[in-house]
Amino acid sequence: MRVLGYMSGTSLDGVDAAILETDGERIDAFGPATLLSFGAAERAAVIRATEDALRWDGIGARPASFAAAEAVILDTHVRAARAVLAEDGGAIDLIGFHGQTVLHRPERRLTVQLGDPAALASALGVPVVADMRQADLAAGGQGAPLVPIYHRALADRLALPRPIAFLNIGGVANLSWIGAGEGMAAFDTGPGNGMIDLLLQSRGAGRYDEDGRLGAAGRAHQAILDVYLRAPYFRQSGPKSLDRYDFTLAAVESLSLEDAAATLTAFAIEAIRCAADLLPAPPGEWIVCGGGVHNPTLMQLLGERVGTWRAADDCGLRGDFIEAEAMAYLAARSVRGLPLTFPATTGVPHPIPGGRIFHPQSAG
Ligand SMILES: Nc1ncnc2c1ncn2[C@@H]1O[C@H](COP(=O)(O)OP(=O)(O)OP(=O)(O)O)[C@@H](O)[C@H]1O
Ligand SMILES: CC(=O)N[C@H]1[C@@H]2OC[C@@H](O2)[C@@H](O)[C@@H]1O[C@H](C)C(=O)O
Repeated sequence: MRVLGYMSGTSLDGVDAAILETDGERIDAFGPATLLSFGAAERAAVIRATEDALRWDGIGARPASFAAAEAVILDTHVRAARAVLAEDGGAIDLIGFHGQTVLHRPERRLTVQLGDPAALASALGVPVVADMRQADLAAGGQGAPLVPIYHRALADRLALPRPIAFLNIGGVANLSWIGAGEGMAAFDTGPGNGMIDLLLQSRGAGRYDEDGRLGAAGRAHQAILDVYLRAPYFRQSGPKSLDRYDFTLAAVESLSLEDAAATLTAFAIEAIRCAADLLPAPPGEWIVCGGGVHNPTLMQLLGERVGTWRAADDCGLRGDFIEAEAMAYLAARSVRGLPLTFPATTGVPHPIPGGRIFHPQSAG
């Protein structure tokens, strides 16, 4: 099957779209991929829905801003599909649609991804698999992370020596540990770039710490790091998952911009170091993907504090599109009734399939 996968992550930067040829088990080929960045008004609508979701917290009527955000998500996903399909002119059989996470409360079996998969299916004339976290949560899993089974397929395709760890540093960072045989472990490690991004945005200093310049110019405050790292989350064994806003900037508010950026950069890495201590065995190598790999200050610290790492792009992968590819892979699994999540990845009692299919409706 030729499947288009989408991810619009917690960084709220836009929509990643990538095509994968797969049967949901093997990866046969990588098709074109593209990032469609949100325009300012689009981004504002999605941010508004995210802020409203935090206040709403799943209690009472859905905030009115969700509808506007869903319209933006539909429009940007349709445009991203057209852009990616124009690259090689090929058709697609299926779409894997994640939607925009605005709230994640696994302890209450609640996760909210905005989007209108039925409208997307009709707009593109292709069946869409969506709601990939719901069955897992309903069965008592964390509903995240979903990508580990795709990371395993990548490790198989590249014949990477086991155990190996895939580390995605997005707004939130998550890792998949792939052992020999069926062995897997996976969980969210802590904040990735999300808090650094929020710091800069809250101080009118841009959207993110470009090339890690502010983080490199500042000094990490150990006492503040200790406070952040005291949260029980970092010692709990997985499976476990986070909401992007589970940690706040309050502790770094009195610091200079540089010192705050350095402290939050160190926080992301120390959280990964805690995660490494929870793994069944040390991975031979860390394969790193997600936007954090473009931050040299963060990556230098990863090498110093955690271990040898390699950018996914240096292994022949597309580090910025692995999550979108994963959604394509999971959609293919979903239509075949194969499990998406596992006891070792989300804590679900047994491997379970997931996702809901939406077929295109003809207009009129
Ligand atoms: N050149 C760069 N310098 C520093 N940071 C960068 C650079 N390029 C990207 N980033 C970081 O990567 C982030 C985007 O990462 P990514 O697209 O992986 O996140 P996401 O997919 O939205 O998040 P999640 O995986 O949590 O859903 C940016 O917000 C920024 O913090
Ligand atoms: C609830 C939610 O959207 N979580 C995201 C987020 O972004 C990174 C990390 O936290 C991960 O757990 C997850 O995304 C990826 C795609 C996943 O489920 O594997």
